[in-house]
Amino acid sequence: MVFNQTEKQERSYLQQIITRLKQIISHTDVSVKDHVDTLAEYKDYLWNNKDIDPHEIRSMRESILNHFAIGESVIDKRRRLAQIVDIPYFGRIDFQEKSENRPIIPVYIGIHTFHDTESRTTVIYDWRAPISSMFYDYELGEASYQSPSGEIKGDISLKRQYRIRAGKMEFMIESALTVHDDILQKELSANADDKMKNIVATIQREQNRIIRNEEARTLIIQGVAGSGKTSIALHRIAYLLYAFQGSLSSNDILIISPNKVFADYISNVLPELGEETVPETSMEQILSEVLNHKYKYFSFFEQVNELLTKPTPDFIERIEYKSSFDFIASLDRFILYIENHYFRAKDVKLTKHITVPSEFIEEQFHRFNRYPMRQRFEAMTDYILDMMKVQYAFTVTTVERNFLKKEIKRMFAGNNDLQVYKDFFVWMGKPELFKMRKNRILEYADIAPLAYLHIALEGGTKNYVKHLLVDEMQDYSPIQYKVMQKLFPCRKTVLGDTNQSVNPYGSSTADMIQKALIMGEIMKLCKSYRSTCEITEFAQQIRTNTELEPVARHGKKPQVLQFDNEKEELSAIKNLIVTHQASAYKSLGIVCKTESQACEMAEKLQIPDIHFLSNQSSDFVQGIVITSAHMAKGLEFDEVIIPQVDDKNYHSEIDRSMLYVAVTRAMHRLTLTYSGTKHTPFI
Ligand SMILES: Nc1ncnc2c1ncn2[C@@H]1O[C@H](COP(=O)(O)OP(=O)(O)OP(=O)(O)O)[C@@H](O)[C@H]1O
Repeated sequence: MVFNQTEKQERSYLQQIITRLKQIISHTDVSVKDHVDTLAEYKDYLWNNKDIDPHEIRSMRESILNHFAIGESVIDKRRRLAQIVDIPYFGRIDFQEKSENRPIIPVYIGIHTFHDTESRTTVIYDWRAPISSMFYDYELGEASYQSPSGEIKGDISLKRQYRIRAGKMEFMIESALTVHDDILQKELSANADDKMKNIVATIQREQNRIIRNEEARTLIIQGVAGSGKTSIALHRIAYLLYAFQGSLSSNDILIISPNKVFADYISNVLPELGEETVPETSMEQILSEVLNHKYKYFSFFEQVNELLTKPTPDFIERIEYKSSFDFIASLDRFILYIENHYFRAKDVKLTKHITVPSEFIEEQFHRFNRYPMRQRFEAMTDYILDMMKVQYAFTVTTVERNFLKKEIKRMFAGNNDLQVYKDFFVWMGKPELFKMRKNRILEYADIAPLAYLHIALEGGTKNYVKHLLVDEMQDYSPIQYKVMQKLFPCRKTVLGDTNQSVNPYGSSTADMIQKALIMGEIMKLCKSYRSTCEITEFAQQIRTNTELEPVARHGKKPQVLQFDNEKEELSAIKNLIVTHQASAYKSLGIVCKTESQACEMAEKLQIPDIHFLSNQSSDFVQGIVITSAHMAKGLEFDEVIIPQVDDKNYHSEIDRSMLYVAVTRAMHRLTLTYSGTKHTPFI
């Protein structure tokens, strides 16, 4: 007999589970209060009895810590239960193991495990549990999963999906499929009214393979626009935190994200999955820290902006060269050259009678070659003085020791990063490839190689990071990956889409990243979930990707509207905004090519509810947003308007990238406008 066979039975079972969950939550409330009261009593006791003996204090201290730890775990349990009370589960499989006399067990799957200690049953399985993997991987019939004791084979006899909201079952679907299309369609047709959401209920098989990949030390995910890369990467983090509990915690992970708005946009996913948020940083922050915040430099955003507005051939050449593997090879050769030529030893007269000979000092520089060059001086000084002690029974004073160390440091000609970096271009015979801007501002393309040199000279590995997640991988150059590899020699998940590069002269493909990191398994995501077929088809005109497969979801065809002049275009955009406001859509992105165009447009539109997102913004905002394509990258909107798509505004390859990014932000509706006679040749 099937457990909870009918929908009626399922509905009543759901209420039963919710009642039980609420009961346990109220028990935990009592338990938390008990712990808090006990801790307060201890505090009072300690406060009122100043003369208690040390033994008693020690034992009380242990009890306090114990109560505190138990209290924390009860709070944590309460938090998890409170999180699942609204949506206890979303799926179910009935599984029977192949071995003899095994019963069919109904496996209800939700965001967290719920083990009822009273009935000693696991009522709900965490979506990350090994057994739950079958929900995503198999249809009805034979199935298997990996348990800690090996592969478990069996048979799935029933598969159900539920849509439960606020404790009420909206509907349930019984299906043979992995994830039923109707449920996926419903999720995808929903409006984007908030930050990124979790997708546990509808993870697709190919996405599940990426989430649960535990083998790859470096996983490189190349996925088309809207294929769920960012979502999947965050679910992967939640999965790894579950699978490696005890050895991996949220604080061991670091996300490199393109900007603060994006970081804010994705910040809800991990908490929704019951995990704590993970530290986040940017490439610029990392490089700046390596260089001790010593230099002023143009940001990546400024580099892209210059390429969009006033690119010069030599600027492009500098960026292109610094993004090549040839450049990395030269830099490595130069580091070897520094090793062999930058340390020029001299005799050091330590006292009236004792001089340390230059040959001896030189020898020590090479003896300690396992250390980065600038870290050797301390070890060399100690070694030299130890040897003198052994040979001449001579002990030095601190002053003499410091003097020797200072002298050794002075013998090294590579103590100034920037000077060494400039020397490099002279050494290569290409001094023209280094250009400092007005007020000693460095170009963005110079920051990563400068940091690479700094690490070679001074070290700086950050071993506290155990997993690094890099989003928008295409926008980082090979030398930036080299720096990442040196700083974070840990496991990595790297994801992006070559077609969405805003850095065409310094971008990286999955193969280049694999080469720069010297390893990496590449996995592809080809199905696009974000946009309707019509929008995806339109985007394909701008950049064709033969591997792309749209999810069958239909909507209105994108519109390209022509106007006689700017004024008419502006008034049409205003009308489109009014139409949007009257529609059921929740978000609208007006995406311009550059930030200054977006800023100008926001001023001209003069509509009170529009939020202008600049590269300095830090919060994701809902509603109507006006921004540049660069800032819109990674975000999505129900509706997108792209103004000024005339042939002058969008004509170069970098313009094409910007247009592609802008178009692929739209989920349901897309309109492009221009004034003048010709629209861009890209559409
Ligand atoms: N299995 C899924 N079920 C439901 N929604 C999904 C699924 N996979 C992806 N999506 C949705 O598709 C949209 C795009 O996801 P996401 O932003 O992670 O894609 P991306 O590949 O990082 O996009 P891009 O590179 O274009 O910024 C999101 O709304 C996400 O919720």
